[in-house]
Amino acid sequence: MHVSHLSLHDFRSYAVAEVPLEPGVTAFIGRNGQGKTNLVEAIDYLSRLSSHRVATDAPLVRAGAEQAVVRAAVVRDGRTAVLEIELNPGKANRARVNKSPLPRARELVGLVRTVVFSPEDLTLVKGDPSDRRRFLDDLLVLRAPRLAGVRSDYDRILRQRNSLLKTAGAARRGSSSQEGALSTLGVWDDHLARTGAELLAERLSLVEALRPYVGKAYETVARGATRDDAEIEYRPSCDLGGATDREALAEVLLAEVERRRKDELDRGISLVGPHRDDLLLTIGHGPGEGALPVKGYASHGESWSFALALRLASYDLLRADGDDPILILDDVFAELDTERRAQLAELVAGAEQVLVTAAVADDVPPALAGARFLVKGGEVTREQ
Ligand SMILES: Nc1ncnc2c1ncn2[C@@H]1O[C@H](COP(=O)(O)OP(=O)(O)OP(=O)(O)O)[C@@H](O)[C@H]1O
Repeated sequence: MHVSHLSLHDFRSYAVAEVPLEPGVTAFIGRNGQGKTNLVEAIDYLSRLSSHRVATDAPLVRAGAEQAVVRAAVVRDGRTAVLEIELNPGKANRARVNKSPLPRARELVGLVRTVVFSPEDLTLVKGDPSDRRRFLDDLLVLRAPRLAGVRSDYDRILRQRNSLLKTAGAARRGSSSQEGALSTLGVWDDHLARTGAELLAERLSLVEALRPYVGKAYETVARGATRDDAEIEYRPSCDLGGATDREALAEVLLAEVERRRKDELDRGISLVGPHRDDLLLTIGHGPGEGALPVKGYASHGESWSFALALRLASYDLLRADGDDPILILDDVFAELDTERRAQLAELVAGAEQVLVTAAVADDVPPALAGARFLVKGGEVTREQ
């Protein structure tokens, strides 16, 4: 798939931008802060309805404006669809496909698919478990858009259950009756276990599917590494006893919730479920050396290689599903030495559409020659 036209209204620094695009490689070149990332961020937003840079929508709307609109013509198998999202911070966002409103904005997710490489990717390796959970869940939803619903249901259940735990815990401490709160809690235990098990089962099978691609990608981007050097492993918040299907996982979660009832009431938060899980990343250092967690042990270069490998693996997996996602390389080349730049460029050059941002034209490897736009003071001008 590829985007053939991008329109922005009051998105980030742009009052208006109209950018015609082509398949193949397109580079956006310009000095810092000129608006290069804002362009590719807009396309990524359409794909996931979230940004790789901020957690809320407000910063995406141009300062002083009330709403932003991102519109893109997306070509897939020779057919064009115009996708549009209207961002209304504090209110519901609205989505349209070929001008027809969608009942819910999240139905837009997955109609355009992107894989973004950016300097923020280092948080996949060095950041909190929540960064790695988001990585897995974003990929899940891109592969199966219906899971956006499961994900948001789970978040809602968690919020409700946490507030109930707080009420019941406070009642217990104040020795007032907590019977009502506890019986309602039983209902939410069940919701948490069932929806949590669905998310968990999907994540477990995603990690299995991704694992071989991660090893292969790490071998390509880390000098001297083999495909056995990089491993990923799902780390659940409790012992799953080998369960992998939804029914069995729901039973495990429910039993664990009951076992930890007192703890949860004391702390007023849900301590069991996929929101407490992590993705363990390890690298080996040759035969007999054993594997070490990347976080806390790996060098800066190894950490970068692992982060790149996770993105490349996602791209390969989406491609294996039969669809070529749009690749976005946001400011990554400045972080890599010449050899790795060339390696990465070679790996991605064959994608249907590659969008690159760089402050300096020379940072873009020759293998990624293609269309070029200059971005300066909010003006986007085609150069070649
Ligand atoms: N909501 C907003 N309203 C107005 N301007 C904004 C908004 N959000 C970001 N900006 C401006 O957009 C500019 C940043 O644009 P962008 O991140 O695309 O830069 P860039 O060209 O990619 O730079 P770099 O090379 O440093 O990454 C900054 O000047 C910032 O102040």
